[in-house]
Amino acid sequence: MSLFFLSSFKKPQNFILLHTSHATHLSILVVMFAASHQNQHVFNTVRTTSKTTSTIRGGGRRPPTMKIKAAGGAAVMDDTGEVTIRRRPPAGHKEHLGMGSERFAFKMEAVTPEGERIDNEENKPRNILEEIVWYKDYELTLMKEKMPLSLVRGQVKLAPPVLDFKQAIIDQMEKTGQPGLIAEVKKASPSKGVIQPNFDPVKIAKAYEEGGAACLSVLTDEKFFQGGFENLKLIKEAGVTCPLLCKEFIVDAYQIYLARARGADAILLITAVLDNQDLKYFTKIAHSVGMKVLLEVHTYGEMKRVLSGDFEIDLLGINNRDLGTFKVDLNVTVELMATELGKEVKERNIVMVGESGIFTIDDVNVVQNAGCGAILVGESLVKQDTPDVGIKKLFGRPL
Ligand SMILES: O=C(O)c1ccccc1NCC(=O)[C@H](O)[C@H](O)COP(=O)(O)O
Repeated sequence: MSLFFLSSFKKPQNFILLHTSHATHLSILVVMFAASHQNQHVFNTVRTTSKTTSTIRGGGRRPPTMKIKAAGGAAVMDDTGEVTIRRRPPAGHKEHLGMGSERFAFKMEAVTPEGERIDNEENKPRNILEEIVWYKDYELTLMKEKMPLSLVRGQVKLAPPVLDFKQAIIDQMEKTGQPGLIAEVKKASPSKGVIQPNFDPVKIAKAYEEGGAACLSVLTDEKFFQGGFENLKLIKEAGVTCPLLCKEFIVDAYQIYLARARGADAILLITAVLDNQDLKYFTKIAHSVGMKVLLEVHTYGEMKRVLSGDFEIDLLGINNRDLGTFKVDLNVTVELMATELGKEVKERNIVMVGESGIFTIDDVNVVQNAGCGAILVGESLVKQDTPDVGIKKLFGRPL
């Protein structure tokens, strides 16, 4: 995992100083930007929007006691709701063939006609979410070359029937009186590294089903989470009957069709990355192939924005993890649900999902009391050798 940018991020004024003293370099950057911009049109066979931006989001760490204090902080209560994740590196992608193990890199450096390497601050991701999204852009161009969209859409027709992801959660909620469980098949993460070294996606999925999970979330990102779209297929083919969420960083309609083709019943859309126009468009595509959408927010502004969007919301997740800083705080859910937006989702009967950082029965109770009808749990279950037993411990009883 490359976390290089966390330590190397410098102030924007440094960037200006560096480049105003190198007039020729500026023109190199302009040419590189123009070239990458042109490429984007060639790469995208389906609509991919080019939105820019999500605030680097904050949030304090919850103390071990269950007393809920106002720890979410100003960043979580930020009400702009803007997308601040830039969709692509401004100066494009670059393949460093033969330069170490990393074949891929953003154009972190520019080279002058004299062969001098200069720092390219503009082309460094601001946070991990931006790095993931930038890599997706690159990865998608390769995927489309290997397997064009027309082929994937053909595979969608042969995919197993879609299961009702939302209904499975509602059914469990009604049966148990506790939040419906979405258990995550997750090998590794950018924040924790490898979580389960003996990772066997089918074995884990079966144990989750055995333990009573309503639905499963399957991480499909390869580079940062060591997952894969193939895991969806393997789990389906092994006869697991829990509906499956494709846990992917979706920036392109191609990924939605691929998710369905590999057997997913729902997809995740991240509000920090997508504006309302994208959310509407991607929701429509997911629904057109029968899948539900788990829409994810982290701040007040994002929640406000999606609630005012003119698209249907199947399930609304509040991620307690700040995807920019990795900080996890259950108060994010508690505080957002205590606002008038929390009242609105209750009035609109929207199924709320508390995501990340859920380790104990007390944690389950905190998000349930805040108003969540479901929880999404990864690390605390997947790291156990017997995840089915882990579910019983988490809920304080067998499901
Ligand atoms: O898990 C991460 O480190 C991470 C980093 C950057 C973007 C997304 C990330 N995780 C995705 C998730 O939100 C979680 O996998 C999911 O909510 C389960 O969280 P947990 O129970 O804390 O494993």
